[in-house]
Amino acid sequence: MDLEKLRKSILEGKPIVLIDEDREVEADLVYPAEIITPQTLNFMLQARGMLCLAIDEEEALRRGFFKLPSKDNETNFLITVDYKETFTGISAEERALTAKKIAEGLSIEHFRYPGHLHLLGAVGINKRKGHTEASLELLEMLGFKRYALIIELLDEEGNSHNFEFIRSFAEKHNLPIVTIREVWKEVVKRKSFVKIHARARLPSHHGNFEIIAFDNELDFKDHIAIVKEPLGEAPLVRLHSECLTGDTLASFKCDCGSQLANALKMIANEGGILFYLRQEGRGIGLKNKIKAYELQDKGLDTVEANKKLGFREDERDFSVAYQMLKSLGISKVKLLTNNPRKVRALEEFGIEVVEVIPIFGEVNEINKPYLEAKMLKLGHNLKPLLEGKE
Ligand SMILES: Nc1nc2c(ncn2[C@@H]2O[C@H](COP(=O)(O)OP(=O)(O)OP(=O)(O)O)[C@@H](O)[C@H]2O)c(=O)[nH]1
Ligand SMILES: [Mg+2]
Ligand SMILES: [Mg+2]
Ligand SMILES: [Zn+2]
Repeated sequence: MDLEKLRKSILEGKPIVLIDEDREVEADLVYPAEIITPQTLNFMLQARGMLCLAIDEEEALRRGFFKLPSKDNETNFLITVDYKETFTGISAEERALTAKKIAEGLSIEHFRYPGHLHLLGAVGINKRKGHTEASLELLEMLGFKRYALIIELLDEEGNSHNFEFIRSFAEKHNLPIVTIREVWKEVVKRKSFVKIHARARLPSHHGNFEIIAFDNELDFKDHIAIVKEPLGEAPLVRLHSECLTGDTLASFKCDCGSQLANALKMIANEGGILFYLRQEGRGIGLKNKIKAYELQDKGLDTVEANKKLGFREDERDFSVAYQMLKSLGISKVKLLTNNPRKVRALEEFGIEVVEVIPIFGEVNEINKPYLEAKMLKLGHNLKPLLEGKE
C-alpha cells in the first residue's frame, strides 16, 4: 500500500475503492468527509449503493447522535441527519455540507433528523473488519480525520459482488484499490493491541523459565510467552501453534508434542522465547481439527481435509505473534521452524529473521504420511527428518 500515492489521489478528488474480500465480498468508494466537495460526492453517487458517513460510534454517541431501536443488526446504523442550514438536504451540495459539518465536530443540535445522510458507527477494526471500521483506519493513516463517506459499488445489474466490474470501474476512473486485509495489516504495524498482563516464574521439567500472560485486544485469545534469559539482540524464538492432541494427549498423529519439548530444551539451554499460540488445528479450532481427523481416517490428507471442510490449508494469522514480540521489545529473531510461512509472516511485519533453525520432533509410522504431506503440500523443510538424517 503506497500511502503517499493514495493521499495524492484523494487530494485530486478521487475516492479509494476499498475491497472487502472476506466478509461481504463487496467494494465501497471511500472519501474523507472533511474535504468532500459536491463534485466528488456526485461522482460517488454513481456507485449506486447507499451513501453513508462512517464515524467512531463512541464519539457519535458523545455528540448526541443515537441509534434507532433495532434487532442486532450487523450494520451499525445510527440516525440519518441533515445539517440545519440545508434546504431539503438531498442534493450533492447539501449532503456534502452535512458531511463536512459532522467532520467539523458539531453536535446533534446543529442537525435535523431523520435526514438524508446515514451515519454508521465504527466499533474498532480489532473487533469488526468491515468497511465502516477499515475506512476510518485508512483515512487516519493517510493523515485525514476519522470521518469517511462510503458507498457500495454496484454493477449495471445492481450486483454488489462483481469483482470484475469493480476492477474495471476503478481502472476506468483511475481510482486506487485497497483491500481491508491490507488496511488491517498496516494497522497491526502501527497500533498496539497487546500488552503484558502478568509475569511469573515457571520452573519446569525443561528448565527455569518465566511465563508471561498478555492483555490481547487483537484476537482476544490467551496466548502466552515462555521466556528464558539471556535474550540478546536476536533471541531464539519458537512460535508454537497449540495442538491439544499432540501437546497434552501425546498423540502419535503429529509431531507437535515432541517439537514442543525439543524447543523448550533448546531455549532452556541457550535463552529465548517460546510463544504458545492458541491456533489449534492451524487456526481452524479443535472441533474442526477432529472433523479433519475424521476425514483423514477415511483417507484424505491433512490439506485435503481442511479444504473439504471449506477452510484454507492454513488459517493461521501471525499478527498477534508479531505484536507480542514487539511488546517484549524484540525486532530480530532466530526462528525455530521448518515452516517457511512463519518466516514470511514475521518478515512482512518487519521482524528481521536472522537465522532459521530447523526444529524436529519424532517420526513414527502413524505421523509419517502427515509429515510427508506437510513437506510436499505446505513446503515444510522436513526432508532431513524424513530421510533419517537429522
Ligand atoms: N487442520 C489441521 N491441523 C492440524 C493437523 N495436525 C496438526 N494440526 C495443527 O497444526 C499446528 C501445528 O502446525 P505444524 O504444521 O505441525 O507445524 P508448524 O508449527 O506450522 O511448523 P513448524 O514451525 O515447522 O513446526 C497445530 O495447531 C496443530 O493442532 C491436521 O491434520 N489438521
Ligand atoms: Mg459494506
Ligand atoms: Mg510443527
Ligand atoms: Zn499436533
